[in-house]
Amino acid sequence: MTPVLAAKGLTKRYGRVTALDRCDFDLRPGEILAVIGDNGAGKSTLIKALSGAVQPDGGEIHLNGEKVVIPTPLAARGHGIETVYQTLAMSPALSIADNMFMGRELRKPGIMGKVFRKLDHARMERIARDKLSDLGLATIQNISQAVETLSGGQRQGVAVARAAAFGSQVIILDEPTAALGVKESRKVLELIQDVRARGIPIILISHNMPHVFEVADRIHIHRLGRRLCVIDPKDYTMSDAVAFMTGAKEPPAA
Ligand SMILES: Nc1ncnc2c1ncn2[C@@H]1O[C@H](COP(=O)(O)OP(=O)(O)OP(=O)(O)O)[C@@H](O)[C@H]1O
Repeated sequence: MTPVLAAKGLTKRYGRVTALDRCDFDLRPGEILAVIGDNGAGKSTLIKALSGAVQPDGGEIHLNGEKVVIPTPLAARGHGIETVYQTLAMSPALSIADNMFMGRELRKPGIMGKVFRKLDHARMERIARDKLSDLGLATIQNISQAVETLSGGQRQGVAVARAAAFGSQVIILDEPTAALGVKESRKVLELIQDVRARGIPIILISHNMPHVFEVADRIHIHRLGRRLCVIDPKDYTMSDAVAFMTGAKEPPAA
């Protein structure tokens, strides 16, 4: 099975610190792959390299079996790789619809000779509403309300829906439940599984072991800048995973 997204020997140094050390990685079609590891293990650097936010010093990235270079986050988006960082990258004062279309705004047809075409708010609102209800987020009724009026979980929902809405091939989620309460986390976990059910594979960075074990199909354990092993959550306990992560227990063969 050709991985949707893979890395071979990915290396990234920050001065004397080797944040990624010949790291291998693979994401299979339709799966939720969790990436776990101790603080400073290099998880963020891995997703930044996969999403064009940092340039690796060595190694290769492959998308559907083809070698790709991802020089910028915009290039990553062009390849269908969408990343939802903890900060969510939303403009709180703008509406849900405007946030969903940020960077891919729709404009009205130009009148002859007019260079600047007006934004087509009505069309963006209609499509945004459809996309949200498609993902079971119809409870967010008022698409023109400002994002700052939403709860943390709803904001996360809009950010995930935005990532899933426009033909993405891979979604990377950085700690999507870290700032949420129990109920809101549950909704976001359901949403993540809905996105998987649509065939979009997900990379989930999380420190929350119960959440990881609940939704992940496989778990990539990261240690000292590289992939230590990949485990099936059905075969191991959370304590096993933590013990592998911290070096307290010998990991299974890679
Ligand atoms: N911009 C940077 N400049 C210098 N060093 C960096 C930079 N970003 C990360 N590092 C270092 O690279 C290493 C890996 O960091 P990274 O943030 O990727 O780890 P992480 O596993 O995501 O950690 P955490 O779980 O704490 O977020 C750490 O030693 C960190 O201090």
